[in-house]
Amino acid sequence: MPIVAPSLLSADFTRLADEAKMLNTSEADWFHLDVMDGIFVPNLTFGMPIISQLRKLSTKTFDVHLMIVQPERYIEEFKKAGADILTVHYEASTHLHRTLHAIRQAGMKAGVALNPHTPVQLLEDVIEDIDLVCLMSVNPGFGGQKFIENTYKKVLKLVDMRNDSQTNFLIEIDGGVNQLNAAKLTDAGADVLVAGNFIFSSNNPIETIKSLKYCR
Ligand SMILES: O=C(CO)[C@H](O)[C@H](O)COP(=O)(O)O
Repeated sequence: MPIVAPSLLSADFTRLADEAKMLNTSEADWFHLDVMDGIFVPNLTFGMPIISQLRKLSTKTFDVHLMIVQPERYIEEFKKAGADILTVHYEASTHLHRTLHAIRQAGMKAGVALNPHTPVQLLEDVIEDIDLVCLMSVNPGFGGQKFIENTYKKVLKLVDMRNDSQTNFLIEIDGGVNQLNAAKLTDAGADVLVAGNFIFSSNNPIETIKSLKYCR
């Protein structure tokens, strides 16, 4: 059964507290929180102040995905805001090894996100320093985009890398996840399904979350 992480990028920001309460009563495992800086990706979202306010409303795991340049600048701040998992982009991190160690040192799980064009093999030399690999299955920046089919192959390769290295990082899929691909992704080896638009634009988000949770 996958871990389900609704992405609040697609939530109604005028009713964030209600959306958080809804997720608390649902079978969602995590909150997925997308931080965008308008430089790494062509969009802006929110940062520490919103996350720390949400932190007061939920005890679920906060999975914070930084789509920002030089993410190492804010590690301590996101810890203080309430992040449990802090994911940085491979493409935005000049000193990835140092950044992953700093995230763990700060008391969080360390994640690395890969854009659709970035090969998973590039993680080989930091594989033991990673708690989660987030495979972007859309080009990051916006919710509601179409799932990129090549992601399945990347999941299979990552599963092989995980077996070969005898590590146990989680494989997360982010972008365009829905009822058409959830089971196939889980079968391929994905552990975490992030979904924004599919959940928040549905008539019954609680049931939609359940459909992902029990897709297998
Ligand atoms: O990181 C993201 C965008 O960069 C979002 O988390 C992702 O796109 C999920 O949204 P959706 O399920 O609507 O595709």
